[in-house]
Amino acid sequence: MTNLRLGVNIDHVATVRNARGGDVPDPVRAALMAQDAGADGITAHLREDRRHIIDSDIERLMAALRIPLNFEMAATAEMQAIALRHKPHAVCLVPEKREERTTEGGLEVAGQQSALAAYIAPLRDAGCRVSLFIAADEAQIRAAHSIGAPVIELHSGAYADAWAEGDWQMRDDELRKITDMTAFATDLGLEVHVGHGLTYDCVTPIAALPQVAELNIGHFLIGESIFRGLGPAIAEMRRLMDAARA
Ligand SMILES: CC(=O)[C@@H](O)[C@H](O)COP(=O)(O)O
Ligand SMILES: NCC(=O)COP(=O)(O)O
Repeated sequence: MTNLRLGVNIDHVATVRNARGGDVPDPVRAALMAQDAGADGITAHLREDRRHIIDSDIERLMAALRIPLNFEMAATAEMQAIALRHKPHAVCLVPEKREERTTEGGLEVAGQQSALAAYIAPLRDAGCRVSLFIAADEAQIRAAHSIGAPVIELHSGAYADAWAEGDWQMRDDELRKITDMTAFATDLGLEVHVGHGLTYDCVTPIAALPQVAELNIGHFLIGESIFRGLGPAIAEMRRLMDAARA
């Protein structure tokens, strides 16, 4: 086992539940199974439109988990109040567009440093580890550092899409950006996480980056669990991550 942490995102268990209303499948049950299967943390994104995770899921996750919860949210007053009520281990600020299918880009930290510094101050005071979900871009990383965020999560969506589409030039370009910006951010003293769209096919080069502390992976693992079961799907991801670091 390496020191690279695996955060399992259980949002899309809630997507399936919400397709029919009611209580099943239960994302909290999935989170507990992920915990038993060796996840180092659970990630849940309470979107403003509550399309998957809902408020009571966060409440139940906080009560049930013994591993850390990484609470993803938009930088709004409503979400700040929810985070301050629950005080999860980590709060990751994510940009949201109501009409998007998934998180399309990174948070624009450059240009709104003072507003974001004021926004994260009470979260930090409450003991939450604040993380910013950003593009692998030097200006955004400098801005994240300047406002005192201890952690960034680099958006790997374009890298993962390039793999899926077989666009090797784009894959290599995106991997180069993540590699360079991971080193740059680490030199500034930031802890670096990577996430979005990661799969068995594309995880290895990211997991091999020695400074990356955590990967957050959801959609693929929840889909794969239909075929293998959630525990074995997570175990295979863990195996690939460990092999990349061996
Ligand atoms: C920030 C991030 O990458 C995840 O929270 C992801 O956004 C969850 O899935 P959806 O984008 O489908 O809500
Ligand atoms: N922050 C990224 C995340 O939690 C998982 O994203 P995905 O694997 O569901 O695309």
